Amino acid sequence: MPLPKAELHLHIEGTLEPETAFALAARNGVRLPYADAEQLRSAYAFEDLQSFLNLYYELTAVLRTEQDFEDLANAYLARAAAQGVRHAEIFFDPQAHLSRGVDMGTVVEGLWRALGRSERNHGVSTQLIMCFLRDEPVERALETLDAAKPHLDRIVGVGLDSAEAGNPPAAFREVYEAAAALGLRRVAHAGEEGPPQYITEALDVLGVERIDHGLRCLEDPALVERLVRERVPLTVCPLSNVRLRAVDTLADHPLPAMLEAGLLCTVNSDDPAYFGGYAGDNYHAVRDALGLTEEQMRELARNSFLASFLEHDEERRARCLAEVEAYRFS
Ligand SMILES: Nc1ncnc2[nH]cnc12
Ligand SMILES: [Zn+2]
Repeated sequence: MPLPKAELHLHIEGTLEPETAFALAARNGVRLPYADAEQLRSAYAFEDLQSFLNLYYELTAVLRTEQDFEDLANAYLARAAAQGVRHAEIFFDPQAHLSRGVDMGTVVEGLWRALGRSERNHGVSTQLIMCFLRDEPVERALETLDAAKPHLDRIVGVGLDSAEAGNPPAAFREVYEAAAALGLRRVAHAGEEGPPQYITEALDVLGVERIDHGLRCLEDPALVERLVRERVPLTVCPLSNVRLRAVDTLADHPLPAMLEAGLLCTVNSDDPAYFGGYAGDNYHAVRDALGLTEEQMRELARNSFLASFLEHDEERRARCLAEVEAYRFS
């Protein structure tokens, strides 16, 4: 039985496996510039975040109908459940779809057809977080928030993703203020490729409650001290960091140092179809490569539920935390 965990950093578009991409392309009459799934998979050798994002956005072309989004989410939830995920907070990138003529309702309601039944069908509770693309102007983000207004009963929060370097969080102050006024939770990618200053800006200007990635905080000891003191969760994605070359190898990953510093780290898969593994695979990989102790593994799982937005269901959080404490490693 796998260690129970919450997944807090997962882009649903990043769960599109090559075989599914081809199946959806055939269903929707979309031509992909790859001969087959195998050739597509061989394109998954990335130099950096941008080289990954180019392929990630290209493949969204196969997602067109509510059924496509439902099928994508169901496939993820089945895999996540099999790897011990009890709760998933799922990112989606509406701007990647709106710009192709796929409307907000198709995306959100399609995803909801899977998410709304997930606890019953997969034993996984879910929440949806809408991300703004930071390499597009804030006006697009404001339009996106507007388009989401009829669907806010499905959406728990907002995030900020896409190409980080040169796109600081402060540019999105207005849309984060508007999101907060609507009662939405706030997170942002920061310190993946961008400098520690972006983490500080995300906290101080956008008012985020969690930092996605946050790896580069280690370059600024005063920032580390603040993150520890304020118990700011970091959603770390180890296999992603290797594939996007934030670290050379998994054995070089700073996760042990981050835990030792007292940071509230969690382990997540980011874009598992592209980076070689789902949540449980990431847990196994860090345990093997970094020699984490059972107590450190338990701490990561505990942190995932503590850092989750389960405030509406404290009973579930308590049950999951109890399962973590009772877990026997084999
Ligand atoms: N790791 C990541 N960083 C930034 N934007 C993303 N979009 C999907 N995955 C991402
Ligand atoms: Zn991400």
